[in-house]
Amino acid sequence: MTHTVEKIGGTSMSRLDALRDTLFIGDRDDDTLYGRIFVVSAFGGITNLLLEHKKTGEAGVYALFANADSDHGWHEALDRVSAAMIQAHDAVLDHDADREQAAQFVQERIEGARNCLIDLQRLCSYGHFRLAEHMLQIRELLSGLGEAHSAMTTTLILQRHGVNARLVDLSGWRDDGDVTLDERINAAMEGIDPMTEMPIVTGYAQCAEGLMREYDRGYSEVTFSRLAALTGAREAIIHKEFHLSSADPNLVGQENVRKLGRTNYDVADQLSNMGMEAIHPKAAKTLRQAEVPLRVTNAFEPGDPGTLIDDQPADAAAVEIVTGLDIIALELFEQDMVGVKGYDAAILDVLTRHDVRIVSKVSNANTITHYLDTSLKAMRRVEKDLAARYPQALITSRKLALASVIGRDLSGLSVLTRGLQAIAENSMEAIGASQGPRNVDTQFIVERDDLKPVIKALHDVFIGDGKQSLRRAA
Ligand SMILES: Nc1ncnc2c1ncn2[C@@H]1O[C@H](COP(=O)(O)OP(=O)(O)O)[C@@H](O)[C@H]1O
Ligand SMILES: N[C@@H](CC(=O)OP(=O)(O)O)C(=O)O
Repeated sequence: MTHTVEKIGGTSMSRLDALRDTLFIGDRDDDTLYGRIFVVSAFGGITNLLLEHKKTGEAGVYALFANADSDHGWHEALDRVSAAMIQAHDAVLDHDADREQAAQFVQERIEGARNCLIDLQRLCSYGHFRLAEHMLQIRELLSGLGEAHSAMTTTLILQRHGVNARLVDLSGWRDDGDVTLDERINAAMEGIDPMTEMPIVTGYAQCAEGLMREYDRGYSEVTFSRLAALTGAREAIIHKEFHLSSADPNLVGQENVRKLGRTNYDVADQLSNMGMEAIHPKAAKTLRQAEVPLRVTNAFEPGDPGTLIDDQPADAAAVEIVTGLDIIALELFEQDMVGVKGYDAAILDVLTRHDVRIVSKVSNANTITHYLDTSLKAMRRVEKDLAARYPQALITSRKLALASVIGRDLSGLSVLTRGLQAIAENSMEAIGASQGPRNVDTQFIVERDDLKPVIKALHDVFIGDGKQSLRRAA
């Protein structure tokens, strides 16, 4: 029986004191306490402050530094990170000595990072050095602060409560290593026996390939999956604030959602496309290839087996999840398009250049519409480029939302028909709707204000309390 590798997301990390009594220690004895390697994310909100807000795009230290000419907005942003870190660890640590040690750690890392950024700015005031060439390293340096802090705090709290916890800092702080992700992980884990000590590993890992460059936000799951694959874990477990459920419990109510017992990587991919990130798609791939089973559980209910994710098809057709996100519909209409090739490729090229994520798309004789996960600001740049390329075209973008009904197998369930009906019965309108022949998701385009009520209405009709609605319509 070997060990498991277990990841804790930011939302749950902010309740570390509760986790201590459930997930970490609870009523475990020495036999069940160990054999688990934990990979931790930064406390909720910290990475947003360090880089930029994941959902709203609001600038954090990184974004402010990137735009800084002479203005020093990033200094205050760094102060805000420091205050938020201290607040986060004060809320979960229960011994003054630990609080003091954690505060010292924050002070040292934040001021270290600040000095590094100041030096870099000074250096780049000389013509030979370009700040732009170092932005990626800066992004990496900053994001690593969040996980180093949360891992350090976790180690303190566990040691204080008698656990033989050991901090494994992969953030590369003040080290000169030019190592790959695998080398970094292997070197750090050498000599550690997870059966007699509890490794607390930072979700951020500094490496030559650049974790942020390759995977961007949600990177802690990449570290987690590599660690599980490299150490030959028996199982990889992601702990969440809630059970992976039929809809966001915060939206439709905890009492109304149903827990997913099992699903597959296909569904997980659809979820991450919808911004839900049940698991980072690259992490899923690593685990799938290494044949490490993946489980998603509720961090606060350690006795519950949660959701098993594998490669298997469903036993029977069923709706599993209803979710949604805000999107921008970018429409390019040109009468000359009929019968002419190349429009699609040109639009894709512009979207790729501006790093805009496509959620879905639809087209007809003379119109191509992309549903995009992006900001209006990025949209303006895209529109400008497209207008230059197609001066005759009518290009419009519109803020909308996309609700999606997802399951391993939706065949025979008439999701499209029943979904449209449910939306209409609740006095709302679907501006668009689509479903592919593969039958794993059905999408409904709606007004942004309608997204939440639409998700509720869809959840009601497909999950609701009528258990038979889950089954194939007879
Ligand atoms: N289908 C779903 N099942 C469970 N949680 C969901 C679902 N959809 C959205 N969420 C939301 O995801 C939030 C964050 O979940 P979690 O994975 O624990 O956070 P993190 O991204 O910090 O790891 C929860 O607070 C919950 O509101
Ligand atoms: N905190 C980092 C890394 C991460 O993966 O976090 P979470 O597990 O909370 O999504 C981020 O937001 O990108």
